[in-house]
Amino acid sequence: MAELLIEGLTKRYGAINAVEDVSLHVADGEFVTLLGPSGCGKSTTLAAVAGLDRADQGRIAVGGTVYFDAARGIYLPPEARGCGLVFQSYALWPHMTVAENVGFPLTLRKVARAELRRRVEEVLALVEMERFAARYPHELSGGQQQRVALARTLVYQPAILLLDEPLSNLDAKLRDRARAWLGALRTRLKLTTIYVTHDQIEALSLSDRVVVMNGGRIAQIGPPQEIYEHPADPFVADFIGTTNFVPARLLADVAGGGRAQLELADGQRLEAHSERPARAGSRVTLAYRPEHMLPATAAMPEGSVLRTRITSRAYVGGLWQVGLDLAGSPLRLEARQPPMGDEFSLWLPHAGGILFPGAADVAA
Ligand SMILES: Nc1ncnc2c1ncn2[C@@H]1O[C@H](COP(=O)(O)OP(=O)(O)OP(=O)(O)O)[C@@H](O)[C@H]1O
Repeated sequence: MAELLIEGLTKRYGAINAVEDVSLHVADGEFVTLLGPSGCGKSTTLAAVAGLDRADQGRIAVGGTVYFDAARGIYLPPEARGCGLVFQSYALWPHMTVAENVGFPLTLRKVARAELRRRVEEVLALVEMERFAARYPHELSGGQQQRVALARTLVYQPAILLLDEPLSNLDAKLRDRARAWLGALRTRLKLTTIYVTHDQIEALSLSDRVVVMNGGRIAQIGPPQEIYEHPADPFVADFIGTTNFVPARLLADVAGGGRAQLELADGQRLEAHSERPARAGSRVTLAYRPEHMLPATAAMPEGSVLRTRITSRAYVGGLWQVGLDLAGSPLRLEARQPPMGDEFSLWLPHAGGILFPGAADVAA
């Protein structure tokens, strides 16, 4: 069992709270991604687990072994933790073949030659690189080098796998392929994994659960679909996927789980589902995904029809990306047909919007 427990992890650099009271339980065999904008504390959290950096407060344990406990003064050095670390730079030895690179951690651990050869072959087969065993790193593509780096980590059977933006050095096409390959490998490996990225497609497609971080804290933890469909706050809604925000005012009290009656800045009215109770007169922010916003036609199901002004239109291959102004808020939607004229009649489903209390502090 290699479950990972992080409790109350805090790391400060002078006045900066790089990580602030982060608690996370990763189950044995679970693949969890830390996702968030640059500087939100992802790498600092990972470094604290690997032992590359000593946190100020908190506790970290893997499979019952305490790696770090600030209160009890416990701090295991990285080599005693046995974490498998892979970074974005593969750092393969240029003068060693693929097989020698992969076998190197076992040489350091004084594993007997026959056993070493067997394990190198096994792990190269796992990452589908057995045909390249005799090649040197400069004879491989970036994606292949990253597979070798992963094999070099897997060969010593780490208790947990820590991957810090492993695909970010690859170009877009290669990255797509590497992501699919990594997805297939993770289902075979079933190794407890923490994956750090700021690429939301990687996070959503690879993970059992996603941890969204903001300013050193955890903003939300959940399975990919939950994070996308039920973001906890405007920050998560804005960071994951594309979200259109519209400020509004409540016209009447609404109970949790009820239908809210709302008014926009220009006096237009609409309805939306509200998870939480809210009072008449309070300010709220509505969040809509582009897939929930459609041109209004006579046959639309339950929803609100609103007047908007077209501000831009661009053909993006198969679709038109349309910029709209709704009561002073910029919106973006995708349409199959190019919209005509200056006005656009927009349909917003009652159940499609997410209602957050207060005014959202998100960039337009
Ligand atoms: N050695 C250091 N000295 C001072 N500040 C640091 C140090 N390492 C990290 N920080 C700061 O701590 C915060 C968190 O950094 P961290 O590297 O964990 O972010 P990140 O989410 O991994 O970012 P990125 O996606 O850019 O790698 C940032 O504000 C960063 O500037």
